[in-house]
Amino acid sequence: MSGLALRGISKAYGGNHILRDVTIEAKPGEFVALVGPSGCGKTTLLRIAAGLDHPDRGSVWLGERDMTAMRPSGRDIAMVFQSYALYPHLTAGQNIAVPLAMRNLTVWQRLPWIGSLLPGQRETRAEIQRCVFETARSLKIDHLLDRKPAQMSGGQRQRVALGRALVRSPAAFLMDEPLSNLDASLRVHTRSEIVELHRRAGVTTLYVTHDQAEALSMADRVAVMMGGRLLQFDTPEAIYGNPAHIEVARFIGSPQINLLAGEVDAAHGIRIGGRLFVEGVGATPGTRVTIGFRPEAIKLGGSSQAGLGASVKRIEFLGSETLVFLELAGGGGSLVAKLAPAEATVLNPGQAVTIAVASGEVLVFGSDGSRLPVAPAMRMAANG
Ligand SMILES: Nc1ncnc2c1ncn2[C@@H]1O[C@H](COP(=O)(O)OP(=O)(O)OP(=O)(O)O)[C@@H](O)[C@H]1O
Repeated sequence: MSGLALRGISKAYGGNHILRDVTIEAKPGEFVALVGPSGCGKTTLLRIAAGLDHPDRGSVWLGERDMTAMRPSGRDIAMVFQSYALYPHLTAGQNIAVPLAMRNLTVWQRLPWIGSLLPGQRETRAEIQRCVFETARSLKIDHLLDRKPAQMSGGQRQRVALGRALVRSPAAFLMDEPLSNLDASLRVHTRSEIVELHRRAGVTTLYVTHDQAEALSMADRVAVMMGGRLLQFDTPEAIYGNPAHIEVARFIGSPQINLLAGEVDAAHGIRIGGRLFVEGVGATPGTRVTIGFRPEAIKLGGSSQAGLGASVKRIEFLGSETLVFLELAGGGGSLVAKLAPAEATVLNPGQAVTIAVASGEVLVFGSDGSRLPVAPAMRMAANG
């Protein structure tokens, strides 16, 4: 098993810098998700890993092999595209067989009629059929092998595309938004199938998505990209709970993290609505900062309790959770809290409440978006 490393990759098209010094190293057998908004350079990076594009600077490694100058066909990497890229005139079985036929049959052996007369062709074809059937069975599409792409659903086509990648037993998989053409319920179902497939095959995988939930739920590690830069590369838990940059905090999590503007005071604290919200901030007094806390970190109390004053604007019941949209007193900004439905039953639009944030859940970002240190022991809830 080999790891896949992209080291110091930069790429520009006509003076536009698409990738800026991006380094991502997937360990052998690891599932790495590349996530970021549309246009941040994810596909370009994947195409560079596949050899379909070339970096201006940087290198691509599979294990100990430098593949930067190698053609795509020599890289032992399989790519699954968003569009599936199936041959429309071939059946599912023939589509899956293509990479094996290219690898194991000569040009002459692949010719119709004449090929079947050449020595060894029948045996190789039979072996290819066996591999195709085994792969199709593992993906539960063995009953579809005689159908053409137009006769299959999106989910079925997507599995055929996966089958065509799997059958090669490549050293690494590259997947570019393979689920984006599927409807919501099939996406959720298929993402667990891909994870299961990855667990069984154990092949190093780079998986591109713009869907943060997909990245968090599927990957061992997540690389968050924006504007051609890698902002953070870490476990899903760290990306969510310990974002290194305000853009990571904003992009990851639904609903979005709550963000409030503030300023570090002379005692290294930050006040919101006149109340001390966090202290021990590692920044010079007067620094303008942004405070962040996740919707589930908010605890709501009655209007007589200590905390930031707010009023309930709207309540959205979502089944397993309830979102409560709040307006801070004095026009201090809008927030959203995520509560258990039972906690929210006592709330009504227009009601006055107080907001407290669990100690240790407050993140502070500097004006350049980077995280500022906060002395852990000094952190305070909003009712301080
Ligand atoms: N061959 C090209 N020539 C010029 N610009 C390109 C080329 N390929 C990509 N770009 C530009 O590079 C930027 C990054 O594109 P890329 O497809 O890598 O983004 P992405 O993050 O995968 O986006 P999406 O999620 O929408 O697919 C875009 O602004 C795109 O227009």
